[in-house]
Formats: sequence, C-alpha cells, structure tokens
Amino acid sequence: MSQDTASQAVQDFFKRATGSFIDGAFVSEGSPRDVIDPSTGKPLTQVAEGDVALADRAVALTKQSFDDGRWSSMTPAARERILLRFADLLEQNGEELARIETLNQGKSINISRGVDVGFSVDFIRYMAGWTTKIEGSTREVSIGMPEAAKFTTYTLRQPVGVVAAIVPWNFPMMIALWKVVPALAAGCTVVLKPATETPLSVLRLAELAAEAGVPKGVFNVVLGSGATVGTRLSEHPDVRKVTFTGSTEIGKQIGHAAVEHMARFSLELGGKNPMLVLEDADLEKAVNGALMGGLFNQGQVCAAASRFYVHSSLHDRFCEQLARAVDTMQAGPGIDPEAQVNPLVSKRQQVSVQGYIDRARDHGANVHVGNKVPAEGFYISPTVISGATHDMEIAREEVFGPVLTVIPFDDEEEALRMVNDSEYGLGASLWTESLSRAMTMTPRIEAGIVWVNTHVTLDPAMPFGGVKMSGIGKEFGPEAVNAYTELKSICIAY
Ligand SMILES: NC(=O)C1=CN([C@@H]2O[C@H](COP(=O)(O)OP(=O)(O)OC[C@H]3O[C@@H](n4cnc5c(N)ncnc54)[C@H](OP(=O)(O)O)[C@@H]3O)[C@@H](O)[C@H]2O)C=CC1
Ligand SMILES: CCCCCC/C=C/C(=O)O
Repeated sequence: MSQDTASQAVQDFFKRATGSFIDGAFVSEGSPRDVIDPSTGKPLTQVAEGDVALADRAVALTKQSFDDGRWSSMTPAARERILLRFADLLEQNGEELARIETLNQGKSINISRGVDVGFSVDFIRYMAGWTTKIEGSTREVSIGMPEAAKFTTYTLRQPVGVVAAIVPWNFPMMIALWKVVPALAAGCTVVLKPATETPLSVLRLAELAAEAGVPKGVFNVVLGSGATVGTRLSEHPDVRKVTFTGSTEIGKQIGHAAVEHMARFSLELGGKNPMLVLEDADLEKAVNGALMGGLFNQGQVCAAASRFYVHSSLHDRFCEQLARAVDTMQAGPGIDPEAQVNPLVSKRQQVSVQGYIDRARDHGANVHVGNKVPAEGFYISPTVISGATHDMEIAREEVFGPVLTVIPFDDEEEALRMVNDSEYGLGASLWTESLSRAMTMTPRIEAGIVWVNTHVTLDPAMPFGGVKMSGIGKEFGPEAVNAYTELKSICIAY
C-alpha cells in the first residue's frame, strides 16, 4: 500500500468509525468524544462513547455468539484458517494501521510499523497454530472396586466462555491482540474495551477480523470510560474471564470484581524494572541497552528499564554517555520517521511524568534534561537522573515516561538486594560478560522475565507476565491459550 493510499484509507476510516463495533457494525449512539493527536493536542476525529447499557448489550451479544457455537463449535482448523487470514489482512493493511496508531498514540511510525503491526502479525500467526494443538491428557487412576467397574479418565480443555479484555493506551492494538487472539484460538468470544485516549486502531482491527471471517458478535469493541464500561465488564456475571493490562491500582479493583462471580482473571500490571550493570559489563552495549530499554515508546512500556544499578567503576561514564545521547535526540511528531523523541499519549501523562521529574529535583537528585522539545503537544525531553538514592520516589514508583534513574553500587549482593527491594516484579536485565555470573544471578532476581545483555526483548513463544504487584498470569506461548480454557476431568466407569 503506497503512503498516499494509506493516508486516504485513514481518512476514510475516520469517517466510518463512528463509535463502538458491536455485532459486526459501528454504533453511533452515545456521548461524543474528541480523539486527540498527542503531537498537537488537537482533535483527529470524534467517536461516540458507550455506557453501562451498551456494555450490557455487548456482553449479551458476545454471550449469544458463544452459546450458539458459531465460533466455539467450528473445527479448530477452520478457526486457525480465519486467524491466519486475519494476520494476512493486518499485514496488507499494515501501513494504514501504523498511521492510525501513530496519529492517535503519538509514537514513532517506525515503532508502529515494526512493532505494533510487525510483531502483531507474527503474534497472530504463532497463536493461530495453537488452535489445532489444544490438548488434554489421559490419566492412569487407581480407583477401587475393580470387580464392580473399571475406570478410564482423561482431561478436556474447553473455552472458558465470554472474555472481557480491558486494555491501555501504550500499545493499543498490540496489547488488544495479545488478549483477543489467544482467546479466539481457544474458542472464546470477546468483548474489548480500549483506553479512552486510544480507541481507533482496535476499531479497525475489529473490522479486519470480520473481513477475515470471524463471525458477527464474536469480537466486539465497546468504547467508554473505565469507571462505567470498564467496571461493568469486570463485574458482569456473564463474563467468565477478565483480562487486563494497566495500572496495579485498577488491576486490583478488577481482580476483586471478577472474584465476586468467580470469573477467571489475568492482570498484566505495572513495573519498576531494574537494569543491573555489573563491573565486567560491556559499557557500550549497556548504554545502548539503557537507551533502548528505557526510552522505547517514550518509556511508556510496562517492562521499560527505569532504575539502573551501575557498578561504581562504570557509573560516571554510563551517566555521561546517556546524557550525551539524550542531548542529540531530535524531537518531532511520530509521523516523522526521523524524529527520535515523540510526544507522550496525553496531557495527563505529560503532567504526571513532569511531576516525577520535578519532585526528584526537589528531593536533591541531579536532573539532566535532554534536547529541547516542541512547546505544542505532549512532549517530555528524555531525562537522566543521577545522585538519587534507592529509597527516593523516582527510584521506586512507576514513572511511565522517558526518565532514566542511575544509582551506583560497589557490592553485588547489595545491588541484588536493591533490585529485589521493590513491590513490582515484571522485567529485569543483567549486564555482564560472565556466563557464570549470569547463570548464578538470574534465578535470584524476582521478576517474571529476566534478560541478560538485552532489555524488553519479547517473542510470542516466550511467556510474559509479572510476579508480586506486577500481576497474575502469563501472556504468550501455549500458556496464553490455556489461560482462556477450563480444564475438565472426565471419568468413565465401564
Ligand atoms: N502495564 C501497562 O502496560 C500500563 C501501565 N499503566 C500505568 O498506569 C498509570 C496510569 O495510567 P492509566 O491510563 O490511568 O491506567 P489505567 O489502569 O487506569 O487504565 C488502563 C485501562 O483500564 C481502564 N480502567 C480504568 N478504570 C477502570 C475501572 N475502574 N474498571 C475497569 N477498567 C478501568 C482504562 O479505561 P480509561 O482509559 O477509560 O480510563 C483503560 O482502558 C500509568 O502512568 C502507568 O504507570 C498504564 C497503562 C499501561
Ligand atoms: C516487542 C517489543 C516490545 C513490546 C513492548 C511491550 C509492552 C507491553 C506493555 O507495556 O504492557
């Protein structure tokens, strides 16, 4: 698709996408809301937001589409073919989707093309394969009464039913797919609520899923606020599984609401992800890793590196090289592929991140602010903080912005203690040239994923999800599909 065609396709889509996508069509009723371009702060388009009544209607249709078996009773091979077609359509319309994501979220078009679209296409193809590989097992049992009857037992994995997916604004389309595709692969039907700020790309996804052959009503998108639509979806008695990515605070509320009706839930929550740079690390690799792991998507990544424990022999050079790098980065809208610094998603996020930086300065840390950024739009210049201590807010709380906080250490045991001294446990990285140190230290780090000499490297086959306050459950791999199934035991006497 040429750039001009893609640009025209985006404008046509803005006209069509008037609101939620339910039972195969856009719904225009509801309260109008401007969708903002973060690079200007001005409206891109407008959508109608739904309310509790629309959420109820969407759940009812999603339940009907599960109960009548239009999806769950299809053969696994037929579902797999539809999901593969969905991946093909995403790829064919990739430039349009990437533009929608960049215009709405603010991120670099390079990330939208390579990650939000590119990774998603690979992810769907990987997950489609599991559709035909969902397995139970036979079990040898020792049940008594051998003279009266013999027994055979086995397990079945069956789709859990209606899934509610509630997703954030940092990777609106990709994180939605991380939930919708394994759920569909398992035979579930899905109602999805995007973040208020970023409703657009998932609406286009829903259209493409329908075009690929996902039957009407099997994948619905309801727009609306977290307080109304989000709360209703998480407490709705017909929802059998809630899957959420976002803040720990809201994750806890969703977990409590789901437990009220014993719905299953998975929570992919915040992080305060450490990068531990040992004395023998390759400094250049570690600096590049910090820039990538900490500033990718303007640090609006749950697994972003945000606290850096660096051996004191490397600390000053590490900080200097980070500072030099941020001083040269050019800011601009995400749609400009040359711009290395892009706006954050919203004014709210800009204000929140700036607050963390200002308070770190007030608490006595050294704050090095990078190259200047435009006054219009929601920009924050990449910032390197040194001279902070491990107990300061900036070293403990999730900032979710382009802020790198560097803390020196001399003793590896003390560094490991600081790494683990966090309520979070999503991702962590260890930087060392010693295989032996890597093998010894990685099991001791409290995180769902530990990288060595890399950070935020993901693959659809590698389980992803945190420990402690970073969440419950895993995305990716066969674990993700199994998380949308119930395991049933069958026991036959004969
Ligand atoms: N793990 C991650 O990837 C993410 C972590 N975060 C962290 O959270 C901070 C705040 O971001 P924020 O956008 O407020 O995150 P939230 O957790 O509030 O939002 C995530 C999603 O949950 C919805 N939601 C909000 N309240 C409820 C509710 N009571 N019941 C059900 N759903 C709800 C939101 O809807 P709505 O948009 O309408 O409020 C959105 O769709 C960030 O600074 C960051 O630290 C944020 C996003 C992603
Ligand atoms: C595939 C490269 C990076 C993806 C980043 C994923 C972030 C997830 C999240 O914030 O939840």
